Amino acid sequence: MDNLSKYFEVVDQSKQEFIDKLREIVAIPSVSGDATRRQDVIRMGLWLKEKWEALGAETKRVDPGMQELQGQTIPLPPIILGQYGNNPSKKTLLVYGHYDVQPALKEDGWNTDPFELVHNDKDQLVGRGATDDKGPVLGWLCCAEAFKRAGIDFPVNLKFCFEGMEECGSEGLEEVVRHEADKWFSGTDAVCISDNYWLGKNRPCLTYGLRGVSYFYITVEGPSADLHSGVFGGTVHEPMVDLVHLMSRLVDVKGKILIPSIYEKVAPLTLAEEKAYDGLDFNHDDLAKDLRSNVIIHDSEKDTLMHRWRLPSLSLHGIEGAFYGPGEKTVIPAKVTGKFSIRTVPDMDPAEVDRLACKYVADEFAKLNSKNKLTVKMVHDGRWWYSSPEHPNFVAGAKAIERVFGTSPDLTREGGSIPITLTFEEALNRNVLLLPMGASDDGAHSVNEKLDVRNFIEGIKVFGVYLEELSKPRVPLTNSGDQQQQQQQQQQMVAE
Ligand SMILES: NCC(=O)N[C@@H](Cc1c[nH]cn1)C(=O)O
Ligand SMILES: [Zn+2]
Ligand SMILES: [Zn+2]
Repeated sequence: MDNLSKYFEVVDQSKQEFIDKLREIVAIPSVSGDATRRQDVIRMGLWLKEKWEALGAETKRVDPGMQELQGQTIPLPPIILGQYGNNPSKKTLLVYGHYDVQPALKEDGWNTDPFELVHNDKDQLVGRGATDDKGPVLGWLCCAEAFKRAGIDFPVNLKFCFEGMEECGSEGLEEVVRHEADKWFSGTDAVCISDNYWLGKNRPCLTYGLRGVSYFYITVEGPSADLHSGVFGGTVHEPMVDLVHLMSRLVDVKGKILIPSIYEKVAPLTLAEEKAYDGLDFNHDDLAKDLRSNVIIHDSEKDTLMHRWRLPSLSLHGIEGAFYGPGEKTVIPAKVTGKFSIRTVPDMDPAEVDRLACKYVADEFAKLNSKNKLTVKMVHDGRWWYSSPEHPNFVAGAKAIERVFGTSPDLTREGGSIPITLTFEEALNRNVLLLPMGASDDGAHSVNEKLDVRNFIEGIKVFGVYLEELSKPRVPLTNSGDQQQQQQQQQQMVAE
């Protein structure tokens, strides 16, 4: 039996134990956007640190500072850095993931407690963070554990960087990555991030692009306290009326952004790029099934993907301070904050997007002649990322998928954002591969988030084969050296 077959056998034998580990960490409600959960986020980071140390990794906890959140000053969660193996004759891979999760309440529409993992009769693991991003982060630990148990030498030196603020704009991380580039991260040959999803449910993919995200708050405030609408309705400028008007002026019902000049810098479509939309595991019927409703705007799959991958979008997220409880409270809220975000694409400039959006909201508000006060601000912006899927790092990922799933992967871009991706690429001057574990219907950020057992267990196998592939002495992974020679070597490797 070859090494990888032995590794697969151990992963299969450890299935229940790995699922139980996921259960243990889903039960830690590490919601980074909720100040009352900050101790849980920290606890989750320390869980990872302890488990990797138990396996023999060297780790370092970096505390990036304090944060103002919901009227409190609280510590930012620790960034957990690690080094598993330090053999100069091996290649070094850096993996990144996040251990924080989006908020989740049973009342949002979950069928079960979001922080209690349920292994259901469809062989799905349901719970907040199962796919985004606790399953994949745990996957790397399970991978190292399975190699150890199988008695196989770990193929590479593994460095890791796990953060607890990704769902809130990765506050504090960029500075740490740049600072550690020639310290903790020195010697890195390639980077891998597992924090996105397959395009469909059948064929795995490798991802070479992400949209950026700029997040905005619009606050409108008037009276010093909430008012009785019978006494004051019709006699005062209502903050909620102003805000709803402003929010309705941001995007039309077909998804077109109404901010002037916002599309100006979007990169033109090339013929080569257009070909990338053909032959993918993606169709509207399946998408409508995932949505459990046919609310798709566009007529063709290509159009839908272009609006997800290469065009900006603007979404309205919610209104803080608005009445949303059951019953018929007749209140005029005194202060409301509307939240929206813009997904950005090549070649948009986030600073320009921020300026255009804030100016437009202020101009629209001025037209209202309202006596309320407006504040509009960008609270975080993460940059888009676009790479080439021809690098040997991607070839190694493709070979791993072929071995485990018996099919070559789709090459995709992603509509979501992982703001730190571009920072890793720039600061380390290394190729970054996005190697997703979850499927298109996992419901990340939504209710009843899940990860299929198949994706979890086979995903751990993919990680192992990918490491084996990287370790082969065929092609240098680094960006340094003669570019032409490297391209020739890459082409030769693709042909192999
Ligand atoms: N799995 C990646 C992901 O969900 N990223 C978030 C990042 C983000 C930025 N601001 C708030 N969240 C995303 O929404 O794309
Ligand atoms: Zn994520
Ligand atoms: Zn997320």
